Amino acid sequence: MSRKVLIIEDHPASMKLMRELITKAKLKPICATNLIEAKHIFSSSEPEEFLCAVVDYELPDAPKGQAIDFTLSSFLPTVVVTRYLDDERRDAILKKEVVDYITKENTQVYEYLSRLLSRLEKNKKVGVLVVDAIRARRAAMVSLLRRHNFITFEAPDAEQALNIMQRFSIIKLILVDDDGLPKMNAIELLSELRQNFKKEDLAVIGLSNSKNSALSARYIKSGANDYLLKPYHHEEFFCRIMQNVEYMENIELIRRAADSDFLTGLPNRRYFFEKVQASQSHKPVLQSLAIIDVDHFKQINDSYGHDCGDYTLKEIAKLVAEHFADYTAARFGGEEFCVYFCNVEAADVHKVLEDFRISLATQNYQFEQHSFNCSVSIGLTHQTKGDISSMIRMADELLYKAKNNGRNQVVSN
Ligand SMILES: Nc1nc2c(ncn2[C@@H]2O[C@H](COP(=O)(O)OP(=O)(O)OP(=O)(O)O)[C@@H](O)[C@H]2O)c(=O)[nH]1
Repeated sequence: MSRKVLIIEDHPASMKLMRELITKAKLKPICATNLIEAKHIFSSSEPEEFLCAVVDYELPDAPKGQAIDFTLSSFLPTVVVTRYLDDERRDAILKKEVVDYITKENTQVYEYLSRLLSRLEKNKKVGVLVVDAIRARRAAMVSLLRRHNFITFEAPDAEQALNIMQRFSIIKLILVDDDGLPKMNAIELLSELRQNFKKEDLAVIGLSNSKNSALSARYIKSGANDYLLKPYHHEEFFCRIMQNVEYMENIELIRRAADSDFLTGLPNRRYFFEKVQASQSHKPVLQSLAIIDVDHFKQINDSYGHDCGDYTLKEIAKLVAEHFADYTAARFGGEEFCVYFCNVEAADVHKVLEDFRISLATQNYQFEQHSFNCSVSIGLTHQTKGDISSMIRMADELLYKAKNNGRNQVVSN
């Protein structure tokens, strides 16, 4: 079920724009044109259904931001929309614990709102660790982070920070203030962290005093992703955080695209080689490798069309992902898949492959008006010392035998 966003806005054009934007973000807009209506809607709903509220600062029955007080007191993360903004209003808004504000200036600003809403949903899965010797400073940062739905962790020193990092893989961002850190300073902490976490997997933002500008450069040279000068304005705080978290997410997207097969979404050959070589570096005692090839696949293409061939490959890929979730499996290209088993007894490998072969052969495939069956042949090799290329060569020879023996079978050495 999609999460709801409560919009309180009396201006029809702005309401229409926000409603469209929220729907596009796969969230459900719940609209009220004044505070009384909003209170009525909220009292007859389950509060946890709402992701947040987007509230106009100035409403007919709430001219001075009273609707914001209502949504905040209802524990709804609140984004404020305002027609104009002078310093006084900006301060008034930011004094309240709102997520952010946007001004109704242009459509770009609404795009920012869209980005913000999707972040609020995604942030619930992002852990942020605040490392600062002073409890009050930690609390101030944690409070800001929680407004944006981040999962927060705190450490008063580097030692505890490293300890927390070992236990919680959900942490993707660290904010570290060097000022007063006992024993190990922030630069030393950074160099420890970078031994285990790359910049693309863990962003570190160093906080420094504007009087100590050299520290900012030292942070970056020592492996920090960014720095923030104190005293920071909380808008800048959020912009930096958003930018760094989005940077890591984009890298992750690129990585995933580079590692996976476009048609089926399974890992690709390149990723397979990388994974197997990493496993082999631990000198496994037992290794098995299977090449799986669809039988008479050309006939499926020729009889029912290329789209049907693609559909069949995707269905087979689903079975591959399901049956070999505990091993390293990939689409090698065309109608060929490959699975590597590390330290698995030969009899167990055989059983897993036979189960897969049988379940694939007994499944009925339906595409448009066509209904058909298909099968696979499998070449399986067990080796103690073989490198990946020699294992593939051997599995290929065994696959050839399986094809010649009549297909729909596993042949191993
Ligand atoms: N639809 C579709 N077809 C593909 C794709 N990749 C390769 N093919 C087709 O897969 C077919 C493979 O045919 P062959 O190598 O002759 O093998 P086969 O028909 O499966 O026969 P055997 O392996 O001997 O059982 C070719 O027709 C390729 O065009 C793909 O991504 N999508």
